[in-house]
Amino acid sequence: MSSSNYQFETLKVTRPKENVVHVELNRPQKLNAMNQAFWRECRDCFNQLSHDEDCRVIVLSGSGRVFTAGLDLMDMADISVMQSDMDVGRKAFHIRKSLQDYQESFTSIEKCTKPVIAACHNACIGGGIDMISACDIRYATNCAWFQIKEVDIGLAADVGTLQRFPKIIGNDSLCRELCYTARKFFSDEAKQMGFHVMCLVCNYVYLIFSRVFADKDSMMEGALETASIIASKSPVAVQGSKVNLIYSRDHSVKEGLDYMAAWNQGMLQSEDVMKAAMAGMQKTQAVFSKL
Ligand SMILES: CCC/C=C/C=C/C(=O)SCCNC(=O)CCNC(=O)[C@H](O)C(C)(C)COP(=O)(O)OP(=O)(O)OC[C@H]1O[C@@H](n2cnc3c(N)ncnc32)[C@H](O)[C@@H]1OP(=O)(O)O
Repeated sequence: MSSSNYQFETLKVTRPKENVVHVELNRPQKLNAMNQAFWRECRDCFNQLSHDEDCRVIVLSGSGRVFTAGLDLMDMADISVMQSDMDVGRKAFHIRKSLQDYQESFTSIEKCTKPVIAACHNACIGGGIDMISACDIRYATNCAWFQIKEVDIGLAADVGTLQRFPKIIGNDSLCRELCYTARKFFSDEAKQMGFHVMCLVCNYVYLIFSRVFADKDSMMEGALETASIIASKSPVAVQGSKVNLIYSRDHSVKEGLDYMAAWNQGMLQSEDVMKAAMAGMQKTQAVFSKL
């Protein structure tokens, strides 16, 4: 399947390396704000990628000045429903359905069996945090800042931040502080606060981002390098790891182990196991067939 199958208004899809797909948020003039077309296209794009046998890993970045300014405040379709004189119960059901559709846009990233590497530069605001929380790996530039901004526009974040972000940062107090205050959090906060607190602040950053880079070019290079490494591994093993990591995040250790055993009773029979083991012994690179 070629990238010509991926024609979107708000996303640019390219294939920079073998089995690696680059999805770029592509409304640079509007700082990649998330409009109605974006919510629909994000879901469609990741659903397609999940079934694309020439895609083993995805890099997600933003074009232009920032990663994303979050929800497009000029394109909120539900406002008209909220302001209508429709019965309150009917309005509520309508809004519920629409929220579930918004949620599905980012859940499609989590459901996509291919690992997704988010590469954030400059600003990542509101919906941007919901989005990167659904990704597998997060990289940032050292001038990046992020903001769980929903309380500032009068709502509790409703498309994944409150569910996924706490499990990512594993620091309940910090998570609540960031959600309740909407305070900006900077990758380079350490520099502003003084060298002596560098380790403490860097530790915060590394709770969320596994790598921080000097600038966007080096971050994209790093993200594509990681993507290439992932793409060279057995897709049966990588995608099985993603499915089981997500299952285990949401279940007890016992349930996770049971699921893993049931999963691998099938997957251990894959030809990839023997191919990978032989290549390891012979110090060669295994080549895996499409999945
Ligand atoms: C209900 C569904 C679930 C999702 C919920 C999600 C919620 C959220 O995301 S809450 C957060 C919403 N976002 C914001 O509040 C950020 C608003 N933007 C800004 O504060 C500034 O733009 C920013 C600090 C990011 C950058 O400032 P700067 O001075 O550098 O640029 P601007 O001149 O402000 O912006 C350039 C053009 O982009 C347009 N734009 C920016 N952000 C948005 C946005 N969120 N929605 C729509 N449009 C946005 C801005 O209007 C400028 O356009 P133009 O005037 O045509 O040049």
